[in-house]
Amino acid sequence: MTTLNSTFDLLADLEQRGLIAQQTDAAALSKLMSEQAITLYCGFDPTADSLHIGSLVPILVLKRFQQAGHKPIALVGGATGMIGDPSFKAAERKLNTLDVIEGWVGKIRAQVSPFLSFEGDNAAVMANNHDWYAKMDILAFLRDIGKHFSVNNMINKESVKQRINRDGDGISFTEFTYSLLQGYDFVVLNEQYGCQLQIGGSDQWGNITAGTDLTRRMRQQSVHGLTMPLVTKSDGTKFGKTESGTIWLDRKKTSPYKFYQFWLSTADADVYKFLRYFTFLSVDEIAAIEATDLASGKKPEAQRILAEQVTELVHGKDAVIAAERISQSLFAEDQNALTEQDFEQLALDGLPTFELARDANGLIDVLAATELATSKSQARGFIESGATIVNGAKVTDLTATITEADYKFGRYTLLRRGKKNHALVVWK
Ligand SMILES: Nc1ncnc2c1ncn2[C@@H]1O[C@H](COP(=O)(O)OP(=O)(O)OP(=O)(O)O)[C@@H](O)[C@H]1O
Ligand SMILES: N[C@@H](Cc1ccc(O)cc1)C(=O)O
Repeated sequence: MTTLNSTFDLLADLEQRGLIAQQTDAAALSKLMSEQAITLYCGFDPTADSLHIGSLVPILVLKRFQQAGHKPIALVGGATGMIGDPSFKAAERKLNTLDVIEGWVGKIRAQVSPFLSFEGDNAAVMANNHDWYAKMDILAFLRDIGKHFSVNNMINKESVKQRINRDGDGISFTEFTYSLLQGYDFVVLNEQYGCQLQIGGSDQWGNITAGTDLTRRMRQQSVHGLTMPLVTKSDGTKFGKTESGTIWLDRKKTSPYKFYQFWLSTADADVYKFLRYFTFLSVDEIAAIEATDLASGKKPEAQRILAEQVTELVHGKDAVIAAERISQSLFAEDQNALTEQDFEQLALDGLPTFELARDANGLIDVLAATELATSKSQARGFIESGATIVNGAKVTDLTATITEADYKFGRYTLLRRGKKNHALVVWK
């Protein structure tokens, strides 16, 4: 049995952070957790090569449970990823090949692991439901698991209703069986690790309750479900991977600089909520930040604190330092502080980037090619009026050229027009 942090009421903290959407039996879970350390799990399907900031919510909740003394299991859905969760999805998913899914399982596993500790009494466990489904035969599945599910109840679940009631393609049998698979995962984890709680975003409620019901039927065990609200931006759109403008956890898909900038540009209406969801600052510390911001009457500090905290959690302290260095250097006269890796981040997604041939180096041509000017005559106007900055230095000479000496690390030149229009040239 693991040691419980008895001075800290985790469920009360989650409630104060606004992190609880639904629970199967709040009083029973609270009683259980006050008596003993529990084992809980959350699943992540390999439906892309990276998780995103929406999935960070349950990852951090797993971490919150572990910090409070409980044992987390992170399950990567090697099997469920082959089927595709239909919950609240408007259309059938495309099936990915087994090779692709296998590759993504490894990536998701590597992405979740650093958030958890694999040492000590309440060491985290990584599980993969392919381990039990690969060897299950279809008749066992239908007889031992399927028999416990009523199709009548399944078609009434909110998460698949829109697909059932719609004309057209509806939902395939494949996706319809998804909740049986997730349901049985809970049974297996209960059997193998004594797992008593499953968490997930609120879109997972139907699948989670399939698991609590099935565990009661198959193992006569009373287990629990808890969901977190789905995080949306103030414009109402969900943070997700199928939505546009996904912020990925993989630094090769969203650079730490872009990641930092994303949090920095959080709307004032969202920022304190995001501090509660995405950081380990206490609820009291966050309330104090809000009070100070309100009293100052100036630009709030909350966005910078959020950007620093979440970037450090996901990418480490060095990434925060690099993001701050890049932000400052973009507006500084001296850009010598920028490292080659900083330029690589900017080229990935930090700035509009243009690959130009090394001979296209008249400044007028370059400005037009980088879309900082819509025409050569406009480019001339910008140069003459002193609005053109090359690597931090103002250039007013109409005949200026960009030469090897202006190539940082042999291939980058930073251009700015006016106060904040940037472009990065990568010389081919
Ligand atoms: N915006 C969000 N807010 C809170 N939780 C989320 C959000 N997006 C995903 N989750 C949760 O993260 C866990 C893993 O989700 P997953 O990685 O499958 O993301 P997803 O965006 O829902 O994927 P897909 O688009 O393939 O369904 C689930 O419990 C899910 O509910
Ligand atoms: N259905 C979850 C992933 C998951 C898979 C298997 C589980 O046992 C639990 C959760 C999702 O799409 O996000």
